[in-house]
Amino acid sequence: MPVAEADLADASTTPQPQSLTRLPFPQCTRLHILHCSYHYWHPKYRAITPKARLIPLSQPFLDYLRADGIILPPDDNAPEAWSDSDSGLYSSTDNPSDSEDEDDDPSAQWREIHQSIKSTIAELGGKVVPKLNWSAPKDATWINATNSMECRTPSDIYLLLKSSNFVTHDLEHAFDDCEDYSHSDTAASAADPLSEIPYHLVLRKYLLLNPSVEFRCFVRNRKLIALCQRDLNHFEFLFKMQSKLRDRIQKFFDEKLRDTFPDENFTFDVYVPPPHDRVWLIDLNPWAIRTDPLIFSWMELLTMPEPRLPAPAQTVRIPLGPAAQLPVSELQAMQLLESDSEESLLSEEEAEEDIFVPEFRLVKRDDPEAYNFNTPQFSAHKLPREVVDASKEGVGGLREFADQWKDILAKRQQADQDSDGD
Ligand SMILES: Nc1ncnc2c1ncn2[C@@H]1O[C@H](COP(=O)(O)OP(=O)(O)OP(=O)(O)O)[C@@H](O)[C@H]1O
Ligand SMILES: [Mg+2]
Repeated sequence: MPVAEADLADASTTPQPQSLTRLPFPQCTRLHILHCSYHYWHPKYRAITPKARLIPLSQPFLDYLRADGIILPPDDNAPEAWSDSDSGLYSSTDNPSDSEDEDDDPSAQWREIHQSIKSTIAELGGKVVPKLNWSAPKDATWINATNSMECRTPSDIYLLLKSSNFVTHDLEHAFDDCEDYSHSDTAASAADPLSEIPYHLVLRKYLLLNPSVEFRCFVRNRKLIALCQRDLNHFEFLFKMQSKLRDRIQKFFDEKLRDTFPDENFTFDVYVPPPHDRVWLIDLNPWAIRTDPLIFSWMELLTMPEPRLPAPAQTVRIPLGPAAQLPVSELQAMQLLESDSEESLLSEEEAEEDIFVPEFRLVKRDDPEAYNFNTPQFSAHKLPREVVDASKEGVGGLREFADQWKDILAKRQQADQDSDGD
């Protein structure tokens, strides 16, 4: 049984790894997934997101994306290299029959979308980065002439989208692992409004992003509990500005996301370019196994302690009545006295919890081994090797592993402390 969200409410009820036989994710529903779809959140957060345009996709266009093989529409700007039919890639004007028949143009059924992609690329300055509702084709950059996601023509975009397994996941498996969905329901649930995914092509204006200042942030019960680099290289300069970055991102979360995003658990990606004062929202991702926890493991994120209350807003108490007439210095003294006496009512532990700071993990020098980075890149299901081995042995193996998990964490913490002391 999944752990109910209420069970994660505070540190005292946070599940302890040693008592678990599976990752204690709260329920994930289709609504949770839809809330992380670009088309859902972008209108809300437009002002804090780099420039992007969304193009609604029709069924014929989706059929084209889903179809095997890659035939590109005739395009005056299509690079010559794509006309090599031996590679299985060719534009319709270069196809073996050399026919200009409309039947050969895959975009005949979606000319409007094709045109709107073309004009949007121009509107965004000639270079864009595409994605579908949830996923960018990061795994398909090898097929693009620039070896990146930068696209200048509609055909660049089609090629990337059709070559990407991540995009296929959006098209075929968007609701996998949702408690309220099963593949066999699809036909029966035609009347269910959630069964129709409003697919969109997202075109973001191409920016030269510095990967060192992209961060993934983890929110549990509307509290920012952890954050880390997205790029897994070591960047020495980040250590000097760690607390500034943490403060900026915490403030961004408190002001822009905490009370406006519909769900309590989610992750978000940000970009904090120099001078590191402004935070940009790049994406929102579900609190689910499909989201890569990067330098964390999901077990850590699901079980680490969290503050008992959302970070309190700074408040100043203004006394009413006779005290309001006191001179400023006396008022300040009174406030100090009040806060002193309040603090003395808290145990040391409680006082510490009140100044909870999210764990901000950066990649240290020589970290790759410590964090098992030899797992494949983009492994959204990355688990520590020990978990995978234990799961092969069934429930018994997992339980045994859970007992060992505490020791592993303790050793890691010790190693961290040792290296901090160097
Ligand atoms: N406007 C842009 N210009 C250039 N590169 C960009 C732009 N926006 C995002 N990127 C790059 O694309 C990467 C992937 O973007 P994004 O996070 O939206 O993809 P995703 O598929 O949701 O990734 P994940 O699976 O990790 O959640 C970002 O980390 C960033 O480096
Ligand atoms: Mg994402």
